[in-house]
Amino acid sequence: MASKAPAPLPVGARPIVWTIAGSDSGGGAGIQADLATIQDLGCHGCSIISQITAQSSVAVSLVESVSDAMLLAQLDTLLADMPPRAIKIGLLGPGQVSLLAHWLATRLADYQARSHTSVAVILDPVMTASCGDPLGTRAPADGASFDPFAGLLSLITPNYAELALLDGSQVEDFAGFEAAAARLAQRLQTRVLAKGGDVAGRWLAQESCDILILDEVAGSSPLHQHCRFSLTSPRVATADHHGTGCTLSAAIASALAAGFVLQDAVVLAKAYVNAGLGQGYAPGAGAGVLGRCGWPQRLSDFPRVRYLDRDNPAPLAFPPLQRPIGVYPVVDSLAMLETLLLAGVDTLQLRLKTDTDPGSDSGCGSGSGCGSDSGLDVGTETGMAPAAGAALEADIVRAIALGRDHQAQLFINDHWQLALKHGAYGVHLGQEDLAGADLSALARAGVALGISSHGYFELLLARQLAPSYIALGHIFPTSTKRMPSAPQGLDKLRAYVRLLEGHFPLVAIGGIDRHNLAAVKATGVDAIALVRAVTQAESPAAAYLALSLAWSEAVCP
Ligand SMILES: Cc1ncc(COP(=O)(O)OP(=O)(O)O)c(N)n1
Ligand SMILES: Cc1ncsc1CCOP(=O)(O)O
Ligand SMILES: [Mg+2]
Repeated sequence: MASKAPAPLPVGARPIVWTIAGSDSGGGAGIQADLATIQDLGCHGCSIISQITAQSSVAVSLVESVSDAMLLAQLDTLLADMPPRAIKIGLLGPGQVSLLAHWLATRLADYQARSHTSVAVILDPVMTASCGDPLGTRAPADGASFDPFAGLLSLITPNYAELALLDGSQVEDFAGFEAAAARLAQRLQTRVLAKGGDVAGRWLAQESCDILILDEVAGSSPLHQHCRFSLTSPRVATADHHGTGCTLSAAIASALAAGFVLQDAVVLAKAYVNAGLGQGYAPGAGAGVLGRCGWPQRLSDFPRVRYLDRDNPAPLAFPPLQRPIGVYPVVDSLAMLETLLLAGVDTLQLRLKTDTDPGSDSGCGSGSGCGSDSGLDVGTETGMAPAAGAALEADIVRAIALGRDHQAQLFINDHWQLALKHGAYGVHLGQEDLAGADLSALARAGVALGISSHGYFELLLARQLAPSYIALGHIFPTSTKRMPSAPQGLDKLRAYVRLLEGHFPLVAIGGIDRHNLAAVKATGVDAIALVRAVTQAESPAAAYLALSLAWSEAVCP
């Protein structure tokens, strides 16, 4: 384990997570592993027992189903008083699949419509125990077994063996693994996390590589929806892996219940499992069980993320910042830039949006996807300054010259070609901007790079590029920019800081002002980027100086 003290969980009141699964009398998998995971990740676990297994670390001697009446009674009793934010489904008997699918399609759907909530449902298609014994004739055992769940799931998490069984094919290599996962996604109309932990020896020995197939994921960047990723970690050499799949799916459900989007929940759950595998122990003669290490906060436990359906950037390194940032104004005019430089600002950003920019602010304030709570009309929000062509280039040339004259760390937002052409100190790019940018050229030219992120998954993508800083946002609601994601809030910011501190300078952005500045600093973040708090002040220079003073006086524990 890392030497850091346990991180406070980025979860407020304990969200309720249900596990519908089998009891493992040995305590390492099934309901028992799920409840331990849910509890460890700051949620409250409720259990609906589907099957009772007489199981140790070496054998499964008997499996019995609960009656249909008992299964339904557990579901209905809980729904009336302790409705879930997320549900994990594990071991089911064949007859229980259609019973549960019907319950999800009727009772749970009705609850969701009445309460205007959305309940994530994660299916771990358990078929055998990790000692190798089949779970009696009680576990579904062929490709069609889970078809009643089509259209009802948020995610299915088969391992290699389960995927091959569900697909009815011989999966021989990574391409075959990906193709089978895609077919399953199609067939069950869901997202798939195909786990490669059990492929060892077939195509990967040193690493464990999972495939994540996504369709729409509300609350995440359009760039990270409807696409495929691989998630790779070094293989943890241990025999203590009983309950790994249960733990992973319960951890995903817990992270979703805690308000993370699916991509974040998956990488977080993988980190939780990797940490647990490193701390396993063996209470019996057979495979041991995972340790429980709390909220993941060690970067090396998180997987490497790669796009499977688009190019991945080559490994790069960008120059470190020359000075710590502190308060980082983001401005939309040369006049404001000059004013602030004269006031002594030493790190700032020129953010000129054109109407055609991807991610332009146009439309923010009236669209449902906007993080705004201001209700501003199109064109009246702050941070917009249409600029184009020659005028844009002239502004950037002038800004770079001003920045250089004042020896400032000036970042040019978005317009990386012009920044590169005219020798800017730095460039700031969002995740969407990265896809079209020549990052190698920027790195070769020694241009500093800042990258935006909106959660764990994007943090991992950002850190793989070894940037000069990583921005974390948006922390609070903002009317400056249309955001596809929800505000992260201080608890999540604290968790991101715990993960990345010491690796990269971290900049918080979004809705930060003099009222919340001290609370932001208390998370341990290195710097704050501000638009309105500076640019809309009566005197931007005075506002900057006051904010800088407040920042330096605020306490960072
Ligand atoms: C410091 C800092 N953080 C985040 C952003 C946002 O960049 P991006 O996501 O590309 O959005 P736009 O600013 O381009 O609309 C930023 N500019 N600066
Ligand atoms: C550009 C950007 N990226 C994430 S939030 C944001 C806007 C922050 O503006 P403000 O400081 O006015 O909330
Ligand atoms: Mg951008």
